[in-house]
Amino acid sequence: MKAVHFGAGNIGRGFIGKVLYDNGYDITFVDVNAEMIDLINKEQEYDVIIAEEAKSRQHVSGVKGINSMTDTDKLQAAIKDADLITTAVGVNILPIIAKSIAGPLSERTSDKPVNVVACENAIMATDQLKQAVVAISGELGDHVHFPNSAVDRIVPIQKQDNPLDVMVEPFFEWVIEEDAWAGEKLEGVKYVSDLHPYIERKLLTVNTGHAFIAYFGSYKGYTTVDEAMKDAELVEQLKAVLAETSDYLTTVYDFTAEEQAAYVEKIISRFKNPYLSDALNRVGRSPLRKISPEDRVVKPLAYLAEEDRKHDALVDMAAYLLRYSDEQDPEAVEKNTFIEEKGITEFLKHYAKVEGELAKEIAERYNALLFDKENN
Ligand SMILES: NC(=O)c1ccc[n+]([C@@H]2O[C@H](COP(=O)([O-])OP(=O)(O)OC[C@H]3O[C@@H](n4cnc5c(N)ncnc54)[C@H](O)[C@@H]3O)[C@@H](O)[C@H]2O)c1
Ligand SMILES: O=P(O)(O)OC[C@@H](O)[C@@H](O)[C@H](O)[C@H](O)CO
Repeated sequence: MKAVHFGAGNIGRGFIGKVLYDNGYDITFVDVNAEMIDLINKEQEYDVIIAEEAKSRQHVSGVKGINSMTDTDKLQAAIKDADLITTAVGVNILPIIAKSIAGPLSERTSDKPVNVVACENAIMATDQLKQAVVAISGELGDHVHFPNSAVDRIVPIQKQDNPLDVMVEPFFEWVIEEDAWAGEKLEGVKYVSDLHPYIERKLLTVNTGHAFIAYFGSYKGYTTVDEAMKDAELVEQLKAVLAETSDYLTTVYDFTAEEQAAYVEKIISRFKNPYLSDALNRVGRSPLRKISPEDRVVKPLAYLAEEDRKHDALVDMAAYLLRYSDEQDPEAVEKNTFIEEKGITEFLKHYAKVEGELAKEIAERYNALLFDKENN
């Protein structure tokens, strides 16, 4: 079985590549990073290091690489021949991936089914990829399958001696839509009939929690998650944020309050992993994506505000996000330039699709933070 995986980055090598290797797939990583692809083709193997006391190593071998900027013929041939195509590139890059795969996918014949799975932090990311592909190729036959998925494993920015090796947390969860999947299922993956509760629970607990740590932690002057998690006030407020997303999740889906409380507790313990040093500027990256209406802040916040339920911790979180700066992150720079030129109300309307009373609440908190900072 042949897999083509777009994005030879942290989650690509540290999670998706490992699961596919364990399932006996021949793996070809596709990336725009020439250095990474050259190294993959040279070494053809790497280690996944588990972030726990023993730092055990799991070997992945027989991997190949394709540079999507220069090896376009090779890439087309690989897409025509693959049994499985996965991505972990960032949800905003999916329209670019669609351009590479639409042509060869439309040339595939009905006797050769293929699964195409986006492994990104967004609700129903594969649907977004499918839409972009179909817009180019027209409808594809029933042999091209597009299951949505949810992926969970914390993989920080790497500082290994061998740049192919990747340190990951011990925990992992990959959930895939069962009905859309064709053929033999992957071991180590959970298949479910309805993905919505799983992807929303993951995004609105793990990723909302992470983003809160990034934005409030940066505001307090921390630089890594483990450092920020030693601050009792931050952990207290993190729990308040997750109590609000838990209210959303247990109202909209069938999770019981006890189940969700156990899930939150597990995630807080993952954030405290002392063997994993995760930078706040990774966890807080792309604040424009993170403040968008269907993402980890505004989706639960808009619902709770609309239903007149407690939402002040998420309002605080939005204000910390708006105060966040990172000169190396183009989205953080764009955010701050827009706010400076047009103000908070216009920013929230344009990027978060938030207006009216809720926008007023967020702006008030933002202005109070600004006042605190300027007077201390
Ligand atoms: N790191 C994590 O903890 C984690 C966990 C779950 C999900 N995710 C999600 O996985 C995705 C990737 O995250 P990551 O942390 O691995 O990021 P990363 O930056 O480590 O990896 C992304 C890779 O995609 C490559 N890329 C960019 N544009 C490309 C293109 N047009 N074609 C091919 N490759 C391209 C980059 O060069 C990079 O190697 C994101 O959607 C993220 O939200 C990350
Ligand atoms: O990848 P992002 O930018 O959507 O979010 C940053 C982190 O929260 C994220 O990468 C987590 O580490 C991951 O989602 C854990 O499964």
